[in-house]
Formats: sequence, C-alpha cells, structure tokens
Amino acid sequence: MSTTSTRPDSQSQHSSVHSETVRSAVNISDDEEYSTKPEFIYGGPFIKVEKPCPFLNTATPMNVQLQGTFKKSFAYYSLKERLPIILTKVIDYLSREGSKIKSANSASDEDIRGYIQYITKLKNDLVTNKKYDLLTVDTPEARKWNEWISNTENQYYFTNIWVFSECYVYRRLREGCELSKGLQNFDPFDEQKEQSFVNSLEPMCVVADKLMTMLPPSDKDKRKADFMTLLKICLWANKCDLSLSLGEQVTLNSADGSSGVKKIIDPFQIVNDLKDKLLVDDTAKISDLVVTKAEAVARAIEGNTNLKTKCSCNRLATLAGLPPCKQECCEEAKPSEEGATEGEAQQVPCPGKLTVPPAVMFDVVCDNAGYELFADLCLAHFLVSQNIVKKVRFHVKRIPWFVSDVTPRDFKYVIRSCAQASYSREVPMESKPEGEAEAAEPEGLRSVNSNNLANLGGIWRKLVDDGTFVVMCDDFWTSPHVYKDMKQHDPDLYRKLQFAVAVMFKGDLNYRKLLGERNCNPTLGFEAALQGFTPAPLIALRTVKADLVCGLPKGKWEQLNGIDDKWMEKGDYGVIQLCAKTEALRASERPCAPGGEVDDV
Ligand SMILES: O=P(O)(O)OC[C@@]1(O)O[C@H](CO)[C@@H](O)[C@@H]1O
Repeated sequence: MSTTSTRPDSQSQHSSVHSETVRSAVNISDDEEYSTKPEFIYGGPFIKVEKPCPFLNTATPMNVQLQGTFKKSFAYYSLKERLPIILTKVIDYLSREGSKIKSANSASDEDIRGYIQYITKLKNDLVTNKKYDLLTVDTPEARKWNEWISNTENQYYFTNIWVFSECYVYRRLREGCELSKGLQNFDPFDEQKEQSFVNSLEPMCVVADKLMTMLPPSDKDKRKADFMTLLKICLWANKCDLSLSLGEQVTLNSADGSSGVKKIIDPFQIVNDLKDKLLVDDTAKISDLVVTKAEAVARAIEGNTNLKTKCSCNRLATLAGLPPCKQECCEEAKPSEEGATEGEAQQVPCPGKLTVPPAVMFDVVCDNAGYELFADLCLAHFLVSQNIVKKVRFHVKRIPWFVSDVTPRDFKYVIRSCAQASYSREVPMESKPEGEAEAAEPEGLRSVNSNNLANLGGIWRKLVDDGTFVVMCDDFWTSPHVYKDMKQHDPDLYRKLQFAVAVMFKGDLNYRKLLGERNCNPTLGFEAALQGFTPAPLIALRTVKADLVCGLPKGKWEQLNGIDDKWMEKGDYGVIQLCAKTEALRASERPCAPGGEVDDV
C-alpha cells in the first residue's frame, strides 16, 4: 500500500517532484512581517514599531484547536505549502487542458482566463495571510458563509482555526466557477478522481469477488466476521486520498512477485498486513451494536401505533415564521387513496413528529471518491443484503471539496464505471516460502477480472433507483463548522442523522470535525472527544493524516512519536472507533426538515 509522506524533509517522491512549485508558490515571510515594521510618525522620521507576531515556533499545544500559527504543526505546513500547491495545480490544469475544458463545459477563453486570475489571487491572499474576502455570489448558502466569516474573531488564513481556513479555500475555489458564465458545472478535480478510479480497478475486482461470497444469508458468526472485515477494507481505502498526496495518484501498492511480475493487489491481504497499524479496533463492538440496534428499530417501527393523523407542521412553521411545510405527509389528514380509512392515512407520519425512525437506516458520511467510495458501497450492499438494514444513506459534498471528496456526480460516475468495468490480469501463482506447507512450486496462474465488479455496479444502480441507496448532500458538509456545532447551525441535518441506526464518518477531515479540530489528549476517550455530538451511535473510520487523535492506549502516542515524529501526517496508521451514546429522538419543535436527497443520481 502506498504511503505518501508530505513534508519536505521526507524522502517522498511528491515532495521532491514539487519542491520547485513549493518555492515559487510560497512567499509568506511571517516572522519578518510581524517583528518590526517601519511606520511613519507624523512630523517625524520613519521609525520601527514592534507588532506582536502571532506565529509560535512550536507544535500545537494540547487541548488547543489546530491553527496555522503553530509553525511546527501540520496546519502551518498545509496552509503554507500544501494548499498553495493544490491551487497551483488547478491553474496548471486550466492552462494545459483549456481547450478540453472549454468544449466540455461550453466555456469561453474569457471564462478560463477569469478563473485562473481568480485562483491566482486566492493563492496569493492565502500565502500572504490576508484577511478573508466575503463571498460575492448571492445565494442563501453563500450568505450564511458571509455571516460566519463576519462573526469569526480571526478572519485571517493562518490565525483562524485550520479547518475553517481550509474549507474557506475550497468554498472560494467553487465561487470562482459560480462567478463564471461557462464553468458553472466545472469540477477542477474531475480528471484526477476519474484517473484514480481507473488505477484502482484491480483491488476493486478482488474485493468484488470476495463480496459476492459475503452477500447470501449467513450464520451469525460468519456475518459478524464479514462485517468486521469490510469495516477494515473501508478504513484502509481511506489511504486513497488525493488531497494529502497533492493530487498525485495514490493506489494500493503491491510488491513484485517471484516471477518479477507485480503481484495481484489484494486488499484483504493488506488488512492482514496492517494489523499492527490499526491503533483502535472497535469493529467487533460496531458489528454487535449495529445488528442489535437495527433489530430494535425494526421492532419499534413495526409496533408503532402512535402515529399522528394530523401533523402540526403548519402551526410550527407559522410560529417559526417559516413557509408552511410542503411535504405530502403534512397535509391535512386526507386519505391517500380512494377508500382508504383514517387508519391507513396514519401510516404516513410527519418526519418532524416521529419518535421512531421511518426506516431501518445506516448512514455513511462519505470521504473520497474512487476506491474509497467503492469500499463504502460494498459495506452498504452487505448490510442490505444481510437484511441488517433496509436503507443506506450516503452523505456527499455538493461541491468539489478537498480534491477527492465524493460529489453526487462522482457517486454516479463510480457506480456507472463499476457497471462498465472491463479488466483482467493473470499472474503466475506465487510459491510459498520454504518451510510452509505446499513448498513445491505451485502451478498455474492466478487471474483477476471485472465480471463480479460489473455485476455489482448493475445491482447498485438498481438499489439507487429503488431508493435503497439514498444520496444526500446537505450544505452543512461543505460549511466550516465542526460537528459539535451541527445542532446549532443545521438542526434539520442533526435530526436526519438521529434516524440512523448508526452513522459512519469516513476519513480524516470528518475526524477533525468530530473532534472539534482540537488537539485533545490522545488518551481521551472518543465519547468525551466528541464534546456532546451524539445524534446516533457514531463510528469513525480514519487513517491518521492530521496531528490530532483520541482514544489511544496510554503510552502509544509517545511510542509512535519516538519512531517517527511525522507519523500523524502520512495515513499509515488507522483507527476504527465507536461512540454508542445517543441522544433520544424526540418530536421536533420545528417544522419538517426538507429532504436533502439528491434526485439525479
Ligand atoms: O478526509 P481525508 O480525505 O481522509 O483527508 C483529508 C486531508 O488530506 O486533508 C487534510 C489536509 O488538507 C488532512 O487533514 C487530511 O490528510
């Protein structure tokens, strides 16, 4: 499996390839900027005046939020070097592939030029630690962003919380398209995401073959073992992230076999090989909890006789000064079909009033497209086909985000491309090391092909069409907010999550937001680290790519620091964590929330 070391002092290919770009991209002179500055004193000469420097030559102190002012932190390095490179690469892409982009988007030269200028200014503002500009597009979502920017204490790239600045840059990158005539639907990372899918075909074929054996109804023990294995496949798929690798392709690696031919990439073997790098493993607890909770929710749904005939959404809406709810279920209790009795009408309760979820659902808050999304789809398919849950909701990003995060278009692309996959490779069988059974040279070839992958793609298409797989993209996921503040900023999304049997958060960015971007004590428990964010049982699957973590056994963090002080920036280690604590689902005091579902998937 490839690891992507990102610091300039590492030996990674990425840092050497890009060192030139780094030098030209970055010109912040933080210390000189802040130490002394000549100022004109009226009627006198220019004199040097001390200006307090916000930069500290330290790592992020414990219990403090990550921020670009700590010069030995990954936040500082990311804002100073990684993010500018990502922006430079978008500019390169626009210059290099201008004609292709123009014809695919019906855009003009002016659109391309304008977008390049827009990104160049954004990059410049970032590296010189300017104050954020307000967004200039006028949409409700952009107005919210402007409200948060105006209310944030520190409106500078390096002095605000890292996650806010990073999200702000991706939001601005999107604004550049929104402001242009011809680039409204342009995704600056589309090519990289598609290439990364293609590069991962082989491990997808291997996982698809194995998944086919996990789908038929199985006994409890096998079901639990398969569930746990798939969680681990989902975890290590989070290594394939194009933002950490600065857009360079990242795929699961395989070594050369004894015949000199690359071995088949086998993600199940990788799960085994990386056993010691899994620092917290709650997979058994997760499997037990999801199954038990799903059964309880199914029973509650079946026995729910407490449905309202008439929902009070309109009254609530009026009280809240909002337009009345348009959902069918909220209309006055009228029989849905001719001849339906009042009892039948009761079967459609108002979502705002439900104290029992409408269906047995499992939620995935997605991270990266390509191989990682494929792995999430495999887990979702397993949960549905084992009849553990009835629906899986995938929460994706409405706009291009952190290079490789899933958008609705990527979701569609991955399923379509699986369905159309055509791949096959044959590799001579490996002989087992001497001393092991069957030491004799095995005969024949091991082959891998995309037949099962294509079948799965076809099934997933149907699961999307019949509403078993639901794609949702609430704006909150592309806001800068950490999750403990979700209830305040998006109570409707919080309530939607409360309907889930469990919510699985994928990846590093989600993890940072779960922990409130706070560098807590690494031994602090996951539940405490969540700071009260408990809409449903929460699962975090994350390879460690930023310098914060919780739930580690005593002494582990110190031990790993002793081995490699940059271990938290490379995605080599992972955690699978569960917080079972949940806030009870009560009838809402607000009118019904709009669906948030994406129709065109
Ligand atoms: O969420 P993901 O895809 O696992 O990781 C996103 C990521 O690459 O972006 C951040 C830096 O930009 C890091 O925290 C993290 O490594």
